[in-house]
Amino acid sequence: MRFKELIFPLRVEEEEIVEKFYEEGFFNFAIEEDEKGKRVLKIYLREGEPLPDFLKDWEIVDEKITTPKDWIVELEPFEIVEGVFVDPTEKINRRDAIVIKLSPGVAFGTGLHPTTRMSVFFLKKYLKEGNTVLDVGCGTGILAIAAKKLGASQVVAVDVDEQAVEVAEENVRKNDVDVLVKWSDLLSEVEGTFDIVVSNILAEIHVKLLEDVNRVTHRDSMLILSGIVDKKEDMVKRKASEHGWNVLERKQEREWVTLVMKRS
Ligand SMILES: C[S@@+](CC[C@H](N)C(=O)[O-])C[C@H]1O[C@@H](n2cnc3c(N)ncnc32)[C@H](O)[C@@H]1O
Repeated sequence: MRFKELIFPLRVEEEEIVEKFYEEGFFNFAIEEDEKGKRVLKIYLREGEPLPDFLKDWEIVDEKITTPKDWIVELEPFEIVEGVFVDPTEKINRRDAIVIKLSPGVAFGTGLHPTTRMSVFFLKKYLKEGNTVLDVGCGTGILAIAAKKLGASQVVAVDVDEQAVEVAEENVRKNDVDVLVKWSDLLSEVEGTFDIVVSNILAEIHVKLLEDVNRVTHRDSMLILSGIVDKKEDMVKRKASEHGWNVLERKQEREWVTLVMKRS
């Protein structure tokens, strides 16, 4: 999938940008340093997709057609964590491993990003046969499909992006697994309680998720929160602790942190 990449100088605080994108329901963006060490905002638009309103007056420093690097799906299957393979070719057939067939789609979640890999790592480590799992911000559905193949009894996957919901549904069909995929803004459409809630979004969004997560969990549930930039880890931990959650384990790759939490 090709996107139009637009680059803007970063004029406001990163938190403010994330908040604005969140309000507009726009998630295909990155904040990076350019070659001179200046912070820039990169956004990715699908064909025909309009520019988010608040960026209309911003100066564009560069524009090109691209495939964002974290979304490129390898043509070869790869082992995301030990014993779990992601197979975009749909050709591998192994009885000794878990294989997730994954179509290249427009949604985030190819398995190449460290935040996805760490989420699968913790699902593999903590998921027990028969657990119920909720995947919030499912993207391609990779975590939900992994959870089901790791032995979950019931899996619900939600995303606020309609196209992600479609891609996840297609991947669920390809893998022939029983996963319910639905549109939901965080937990707005979620009912019931789950043994594990896994979510790979952003620190700011986890803070919102934590406001409501006790409604869909029980005293022994586990939370796996990924996509947290290290400098925002404390913000997430503080909010989690206000709602009774303590960190059981953490893992970090580059600046990305994943937290596993249980209630005290
Ligand atoms: C970083 S991707 C994660 C995809 C996949 N779960 C993975 O781990 O690779 C984050 C996903 O969260 C979704 N998202 C962002 N805000 C959301 C919200 N408020 N409610 C539900 N999904 C949301 C985005 O649309 C995107 O698909």
